[in-house]
Amino acid sequence: MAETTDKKLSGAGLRGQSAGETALSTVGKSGSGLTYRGYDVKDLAENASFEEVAFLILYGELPTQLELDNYRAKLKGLRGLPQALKEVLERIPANAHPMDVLRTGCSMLGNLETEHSFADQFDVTNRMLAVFPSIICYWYRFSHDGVRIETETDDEQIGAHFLHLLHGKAPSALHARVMDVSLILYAEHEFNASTFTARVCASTLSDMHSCVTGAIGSLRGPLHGGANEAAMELIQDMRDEQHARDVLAGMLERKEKIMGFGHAIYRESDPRNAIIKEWSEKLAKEYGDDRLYRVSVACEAFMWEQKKLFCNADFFHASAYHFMGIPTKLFTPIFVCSRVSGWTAHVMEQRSNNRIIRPSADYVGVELRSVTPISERG
Ligand SMILES: CC(=O)SCCNC(=O)CCNC(=O)[C@H](O)C(C)(C)COP(=O)(O)OP(=O)(O)OC[C@H]1O[C@@H](n2cnc3c(N)ncnc32)[C@H](O)[C@@H]1OP(=O)(O)O
Ligand SMILES: O=C([O-])CC(=O)C(=O)O
Repeated sequence: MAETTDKKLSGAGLRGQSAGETALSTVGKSGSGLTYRGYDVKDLAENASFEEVAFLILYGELPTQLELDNYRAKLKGLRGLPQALKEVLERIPANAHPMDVLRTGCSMLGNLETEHSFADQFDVTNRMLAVFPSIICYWYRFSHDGVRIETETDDEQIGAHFLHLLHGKAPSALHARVMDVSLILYAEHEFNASTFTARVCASTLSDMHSCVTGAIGSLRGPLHGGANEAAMELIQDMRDEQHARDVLAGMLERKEKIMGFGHAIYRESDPRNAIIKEWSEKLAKEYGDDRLYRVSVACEAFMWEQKKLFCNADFFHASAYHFMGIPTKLFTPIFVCSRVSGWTAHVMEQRSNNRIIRPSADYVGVELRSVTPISERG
């Protein structure tokens, strides 16, 4: 079980300090590990689908079969893109980063389908959950292949729907399942940087699209969600296990950060890693070339041996996504398609018991002084 230790607390990065309460998840808590509303993430990844998990996170309990059927039908009906949003997406160049596309897409949606009142919060949330795969794939396929795709598919599940839009055909059962598990693993993670961004924004009583747009910006960085793409860039040229060790040794020697390793809360392991690693191994077998899986395993062993650093949720996602034919730059946007469930639930939780988030700072600048007339400066 992944647990925290008594890490030295310091003000930097607010590490180790509680910044509020949540009933949504526990992260690295002794005896419970990673749970969403009390359910172990492993249990959910084995026995539930992403739509059930999103429902759980947003509404508090796992759905009954009828509730799940209705929820899936509702989400399916919300996949279409407004014409004005399509036009905006068509103007974004192919060399844009898809996270920037998603940030713009979310913001534009907020102009077209504004959350006028908090009474609309579930509606705007479900719309975002349903439409984010459409936004990213519409832009990707238009800018890269010159085609205007139909974003409404018959797929029951968001993960399969994403792959369908991306590849123009329904995915295999294995790929659909891995996407589903991946979305479950990424759905919620307490007060991580992007969620905290969303909550800070929510605490000013801002609208849901602003909260989520800000969160997308925070997730984009390589120290957070962007690490899955950075991990892919790291492993893609590793020829074999020995080469992987040599590359990492050089990076450690140069004191470079190895993306996909380490965590702000977990100390010994990230419970999501073992799950996605197992799926990556299955995908490698099906793919027929397991080099990326093997070098990833070698990286994991080497980093633990050298630095006691472990793979976080992002590392084996890199090879898993690659084996499913997903372009590297779409890795972090998939994280968004999942984490939007957690972000919006946190916004709702913040709103339900709000006080504006406004910490203090320790001033380290110059002492009080008076303005010198401009003619006397220099
Ligand atoms: C889904 C997610 O967002 S998971 C996180 C994804 N991000 C990454 O994979 C980026 C790489 N990892 C990191 O940069 C860090 O581990 C973070 C940002 C995740 C956590 O940062 P922190 O809480 O500051 O890390 P922590 O306090 O455990 O660091 C301890 C030491 O290990 C080093 N360290 C931590 N992670 C790494 C790493 N991946 N590569 C090299 N060194 C590392 C730190 O530099 C630090 O060294 P120092 O004491 O000499 O300064
Ligand atoms: O909790 C964190 O700091 C980062 C993380 O793993 C996540 O957001 O999934």
